Amino acid sequence: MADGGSPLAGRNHRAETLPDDFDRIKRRMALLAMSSGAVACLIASSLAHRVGLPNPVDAHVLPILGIGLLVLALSLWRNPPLLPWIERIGWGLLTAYLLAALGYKTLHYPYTHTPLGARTYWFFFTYLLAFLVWPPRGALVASLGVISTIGGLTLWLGLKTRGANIELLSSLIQLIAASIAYVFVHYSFAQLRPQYARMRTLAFSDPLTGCANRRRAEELLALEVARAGRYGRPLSLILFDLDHFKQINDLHGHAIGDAVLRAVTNAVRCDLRGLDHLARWGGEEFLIIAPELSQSRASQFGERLRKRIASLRISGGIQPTASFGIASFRLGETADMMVQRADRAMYRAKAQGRNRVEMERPRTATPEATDVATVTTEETDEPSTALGD
Ligand SMILES: Nc1nc2c(ncn2[C@@H]2O[C@H](COP(=O)(O)OP(=O)(O)OP(=O)(O)O)[C@@H](O)[C@H]2O)c(=O)[nH]1
Repeated sequence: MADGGSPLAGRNHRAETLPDDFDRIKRRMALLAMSSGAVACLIASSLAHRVGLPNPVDAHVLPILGIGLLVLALSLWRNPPLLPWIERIGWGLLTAYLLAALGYKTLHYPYTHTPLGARTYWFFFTYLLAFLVWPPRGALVASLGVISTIGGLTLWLGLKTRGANIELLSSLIQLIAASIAYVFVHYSFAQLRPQYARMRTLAFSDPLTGCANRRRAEELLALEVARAGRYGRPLSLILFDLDHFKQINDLHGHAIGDAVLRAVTNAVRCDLRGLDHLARWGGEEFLIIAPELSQSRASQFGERLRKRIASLRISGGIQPTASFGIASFRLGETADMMVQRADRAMYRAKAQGRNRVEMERPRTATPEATDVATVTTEETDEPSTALGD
């Protein structure tokens, strides 16, 4: 059921379910990261105890960090909706530990040049995490908060030693410069990403109906045909064209014609499966790419859609109908060949009175038979008299 927002989706509620999927993945990742982080912290702190503690921060803060991450992982496991708070608290704990370790080194050994150490690499991890945890602006503020704290330490060191410990000062300044560069590049990408997604949606969707446009449909079709051919899976195309649509425009105006197109696509979406792709193939012509749908099921499906459209009542007494052509994949054929067969079936439906479903004749048909065969369609929904026939 293709959604209005995403031209790529089959479900009309997929736009709402996508964030849920994303949150589920995020939750799993957070659980994995926090529990493994907790184990790593506890192992590191016990190793530090064994080898003689080089840094009291590791002795006291690292176990707290480990236990904190463990508690957060358990809380997240028990209460998944707490994810946004838990990941922010986790970020805060990790950042506090890194700043404490850096602060200890700077404040306690202002005149000694000890390398900043491998722990500083983890600052870049916290900047990255910030962009996963907060929206871009929040992540920028959080990251700049960390950088400012390092800047404060550097300033304090410079003033206290009057610039005597140039090696340590220069290491800290390098860390600040690299952090700023990293955070701003990330921020720029985070800002660009939604624009890119929007451009992609615009490039691949039909602005009137929100369905995939023809360009996208051709891409999807090529992929699905390749997949069906490679794995020998069923694939059906359902092509439908609104009947006497010109008359709707002529009688009721173009704006109402647009409303009919929207109403029809919304109605059709309700019946689609998550796998299906609905695309606007031409003016009032639509294509459904239905993977894993056999010929017989496609004919039932087409019939259901036909009835669905015929049951619509749109303002001004408009009762649209559509003619359907169905083609199912045959091994070795191309996407174009399939579309042509669906197209011929659809024109046959038009020729045979409209508001009906036609599909290709099975392959076993005699050569003199036409390539499409009528599927019995009960004319349960009368074509609109307003439109004539
Ligand atoms: N309102 C509106 N009309 C459109 C749009 N795109 C195409 N059309 C109109 O759709 C009509 C299609 O007319 P025809 O090709 O003659 O087909 P028809 O009247 O539906 O007749 P049959 O297909 O033979 O049943 C034309 O008048 C187009 O202007 C659109 O986006 N909005």
